[in-house]
Amino acid sequence: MAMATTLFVGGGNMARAIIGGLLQQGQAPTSIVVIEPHEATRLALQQDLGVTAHADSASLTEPVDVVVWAVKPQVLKPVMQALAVQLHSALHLSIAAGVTTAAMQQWLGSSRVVRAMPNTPALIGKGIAGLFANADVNQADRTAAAAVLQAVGEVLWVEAEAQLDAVTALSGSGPAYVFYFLEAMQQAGQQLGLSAQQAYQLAVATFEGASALAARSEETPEVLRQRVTSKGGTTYAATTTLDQLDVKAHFIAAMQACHDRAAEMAQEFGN
Ligand SMILES: NC(=O)C1=CN([C@@H]2O[C@H](COP(=O)(O)OP(=O)(O)OC[C@H]3O[C@@H](n4cnc5c(N)ncnc54)[C@H](O)[C@@H]3O)[C@@H](O)[C@H]2O)C=CC1
Ligand SMILES: O=C(O)[C@@H]1CCC=N1
Repeated sequence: MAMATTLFVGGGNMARAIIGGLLQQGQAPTSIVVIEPHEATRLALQQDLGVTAHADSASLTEPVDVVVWAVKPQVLKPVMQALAVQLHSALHLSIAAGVTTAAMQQWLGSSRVVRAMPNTPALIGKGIAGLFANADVNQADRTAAAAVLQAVGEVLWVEAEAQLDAVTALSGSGPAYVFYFLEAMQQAGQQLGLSAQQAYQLAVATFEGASALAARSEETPEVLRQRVTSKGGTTYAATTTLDQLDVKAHFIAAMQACHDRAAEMAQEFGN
């Protein structure tokens, strides 16, 4: 029997991360094919990862079992429609933000569609992806789709497709919030007399340490925060300032905007 082949349509940042994870898990490079029109990106994938990369689907001769759609949401519709007939018998896994399974099922003329929202820590195997499939998708297809993303981290299934917009607001775009905080902490550290490098080292190690502590602890983040906070002490001075400035409410508003944009993209790119 022929080896199961995974096709990536789009070989950019996210695709490269996932391919790297699959290879590390022992999937053979000969069983991974990429369609990537940008020549330099294509050559880098071939040279660095040893996978086959084509400029377009005309040179695609391999039978494909799973297709990972990793192009920008804006171009997904025409790209899917152009390849729909050729890839009709495959399982489809899309990582495009905001594009619904209903729209993709229509463009592909296939119901075997799983939609996912990964994140960039996938680049180092520490991603987390939300997944959704409607009732048409059988267990074997769900397992196969999840396996692709488990190669680069954790997966979490959601029951309702709209919840993927919340996943986008949390973990999909979430790494950017962490980097934003790191920028702020570094800037503050410098203003308070540290070098940029010292401030950055302290900020990154604090994020790493506090995240690991939260992951291992049975306590809520609120309790963990209280443990750092002595009444009338230094942390208290910081957190009361955060509360006075209503930072939590502003942060929630930012995530709401992210969620709403994800939902809006379904209208923009999904018709
Ligand atoms: N970057 C992120 O944090 C996340 C991105 N996503 C989604 O992943 C998808 C890919 O994002 P990135 O990898 O960041 O983007 P990217 O821009 O790095 O990759 C997209 C690739 O698609 C290629 N492409 C363009 N037209 C094509 C065509 N007709 N056929 C085949 N390939 C084509 C481009 O040359 C490019 O290499 C997007 O839909 C995005 O919404 C999802 C979760 C997180
Ligand atoms: O900003 C975006 O649209 C993509 C989706 C989640 C993270 N990046």
